[in-house]
Amino acid sequence: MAFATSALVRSLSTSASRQAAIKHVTVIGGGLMGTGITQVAAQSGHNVTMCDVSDDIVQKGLARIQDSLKRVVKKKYKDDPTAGQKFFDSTMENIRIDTNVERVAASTDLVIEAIIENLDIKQKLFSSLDKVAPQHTIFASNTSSLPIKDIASTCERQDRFGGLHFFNPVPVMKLVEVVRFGATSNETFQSLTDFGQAVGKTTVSCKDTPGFIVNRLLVPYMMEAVRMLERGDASAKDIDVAMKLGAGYPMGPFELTDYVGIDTCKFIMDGWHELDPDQPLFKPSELVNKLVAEGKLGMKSGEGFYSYKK
Ligand SMILES: CCCCCCC[C@H](O)CC(=O)SCCNC(=O)CCNC(=O)[C@H](O)C(C)(C)COP(=O)([O-])OP(=O)([O-])OC[C@H]1O[C@@H](n2cnc3c(N)ncnc32)[C@H](O)[C@@H]1OP(=O)([O-])[O-]
Ligand SMILES: NC(=O)c1ccc[n+]([C@@H]2O[C@H](COP(=O)([O-])OP(=O)(O)OC[C@H]3O[C@@H](n4cnc5c(N)ncnc54)[C@H](O)[C@@H]3O)[C@@H](O)[C@H]2O)c1
Repeated sequence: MAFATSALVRSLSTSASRQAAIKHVTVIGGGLMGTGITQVAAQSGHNVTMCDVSDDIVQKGLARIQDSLKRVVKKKYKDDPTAGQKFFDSTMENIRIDTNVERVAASTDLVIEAIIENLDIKQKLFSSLDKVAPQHTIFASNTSSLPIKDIASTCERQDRFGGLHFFNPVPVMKLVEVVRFGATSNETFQSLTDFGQAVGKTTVSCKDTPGFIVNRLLVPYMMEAVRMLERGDASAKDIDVAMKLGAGYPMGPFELTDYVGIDTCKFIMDGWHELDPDQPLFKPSELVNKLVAEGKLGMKSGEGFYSYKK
């Protein structure tokens, strides 16, 4: 019994020391996902700096976080507004915004990248950060579909690189997929798992395979819905109603594609089509390409499969 206890104490203390090691988090990308990741990291007591390419974008991202936090406070502290205000203020105090990624990354413990779903841009970003970030700093990508191994390929710190795949909306969705590839060390994998749990999520782990777990199953379903619409078998609205009432989904596939961003969906499909050109499931969709070309990206642009203009 004594041995087991000491082993348990040792593992808990190791996990605690790993968590203590992640005090400052750099989130790169102040969009749909970067803002949500920044919020949940700050809510759980981490110091977070959210970076993007322009001050206007990070300011807008901060405003989105404040709006989201207000929803959390309204729900969680409805009976204690004073505690709610304290929670709001302490979370916001944990957040900084910046546009100089290299400067921020020079003194951070964990970088979480949530920028555009483009392999070349992600590789270039990590390659530049690899030169300035401290030796102990862990790199993670929130990519939906790109191989972590490929994203990490421009970095020396292959052992300190993994995937942390959050789900949209991050403050609400309870899952994080922790992804390792061949070079990811056990220490890094455990630190990413501990971090995912420290920000209040349930973690699952999987190999570095296309779409990890959820998207490997979700992308084919959502693309089949697009094909069904393109064939004229049913309307977008009826397909959404059918999947909500018939399969119990909280959103139908077109509501979800608008919520996720039709551009992100296109980037995912284009990437998988390139990897496996003969797979009919990943054949580019003319309808998706048309909507993106017209700037109809879903909720984030005010119009996608549905219109969100007030
Ligand atoms: C083709 C390729 C496609 C693949 C794409 C892959 C993308 C990616 O890699 C994977 C994913 O993320 S896949 C996507 C995975 N995600 C999904 O599948 C999502 C599926 N959808 C859902 O789970 C629900 O529709 C929602 C939770 C989005 C909204 O819930 P609802 O009941 O319909 O409406 P509600 O009343 O608005 O919200 C209810 C409560 O939630 C709270 N809250 C909400 N938003 C919040 C925020 N931003 N902040 C804070 N809190 C927020 C709020 O407290 C609210 O209570 P309140 O009293 O009203 O304040
Ligand atoms: N949207 C979703 O539901 C969802 C869910 C899970 C994971 N993801 C993944 O998260 C990532 C971001 O997706 P999103 O939906 O937040 O996209 P988004 O378009 O909302 O935000 C992307 C942000 O990245 C910024 N950016 C682009 N290049 C940059 C660079 N070089 N340096 C700094 N910032 C840069 C853009 O200005 C933009 O603000 C993608 O890899 C996506 O696959 C998306």
